[in-house]
Amino acid sequence: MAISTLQVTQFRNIAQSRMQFSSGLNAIVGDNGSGKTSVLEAIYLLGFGRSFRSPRIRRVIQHEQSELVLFAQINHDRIGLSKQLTGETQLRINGETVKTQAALSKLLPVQLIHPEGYGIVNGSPRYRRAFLDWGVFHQEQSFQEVTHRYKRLLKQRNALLKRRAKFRELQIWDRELVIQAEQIRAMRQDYFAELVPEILAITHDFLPEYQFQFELYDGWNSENKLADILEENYPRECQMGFTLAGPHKADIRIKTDQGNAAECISRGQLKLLVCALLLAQGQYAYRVLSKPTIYLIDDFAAELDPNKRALLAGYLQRNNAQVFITAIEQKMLEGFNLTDCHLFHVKQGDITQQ
Ligand SMILES: Nc1ncnc2c1ncn2[C@@H]1O[C@H](COP(=O)(O)OP(=O)(O)OP(=O)(O)O)[C@@H](O)[C@H]1O
Repeated sequence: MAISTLQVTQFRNIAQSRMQFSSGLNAIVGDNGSGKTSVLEAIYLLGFGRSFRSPRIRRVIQHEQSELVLFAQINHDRIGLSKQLTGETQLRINGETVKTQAALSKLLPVQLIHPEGYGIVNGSPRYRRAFLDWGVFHQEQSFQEVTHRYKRLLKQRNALLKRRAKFRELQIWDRELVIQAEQIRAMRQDYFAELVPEILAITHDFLPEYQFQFELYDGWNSENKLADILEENYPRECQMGFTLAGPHKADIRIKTDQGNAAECISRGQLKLLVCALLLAQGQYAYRVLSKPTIYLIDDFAAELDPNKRALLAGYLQRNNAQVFITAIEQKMLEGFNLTDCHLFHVKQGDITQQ
């Protein structure tokens, strides 16, 4: 998977731009505030249906405009997305309207390396679930549907808890909820077991000073049946108005020989650990599914010494991955193999290819 062209209209400070990308490395260079990150954000929006910088689309649509439009050519598919100030979204694949973002996401396996994404290590469990589910989503055809069903049932259950419904009423939904929960657990466990050796191999190269451990918590104590836990938790859940156990509470626990990773590693090490996690997913997707990943890296050089930069650059340029990096100066690209690199200069939202 590689994006060959991207057309951006009324996106942040980019009024209109058409870029032709390399299937390998793409470097986006420019001063602060010129619009480099906006290029990454546009690709991310196509891949995830949302921005990584703002939950409010009106911040992303160019000032005084009412919509943004993006088109990308990915191998043989042309995908399009438009978002209006009114909140309306339109998605297209090869001219046909599609209803769900998942259809676009399948075509665009995007991974973002940006301080906003460091939550995978030091943020709430929600970030780690999103990380895990990215991989399961690309691996398991049915995962999207099962999680969708689970979320719907959970919403219904929480609504019942809020109005303090009798446990008998909940039980009708719980049977189905437990079936979906078990399926999610099995898919996550299978994927995680395959992924951990890949992560350990990369952390061994990036951060040899630590012994890492990665443990998956399913969202409930696996020694007990979820149905029993739901019954046991009922009085407390009724008071709180939401469900306390289930796949929506899953987490990955990241430990080093010195304790919880988030509490003992430095800022540069944090970046390397996040990179190791995302690279492992990309490596796995390529090895098992033959799906190359698209990496978006904001301010590649920040926080890394030259050796680590070269190491990271080497990993990024493996497995047929397409890489987009931003940098303030071209000299910050040191460490990358620049053969076939497409270089873009950004100045106040104007993008020119060198
Ligand atoms: N909705 C919008 N409409 C027009 N311009 C916007 C909008 N939102 C942000 N901007 C401007 O667009 C630019 C976007 O900058 P962006 O964050 O992409 O820059 P950057 O080159 O990555 O900067 P840095 O190197 O500082 O991270 C900023 O100058 C910002 O003021």
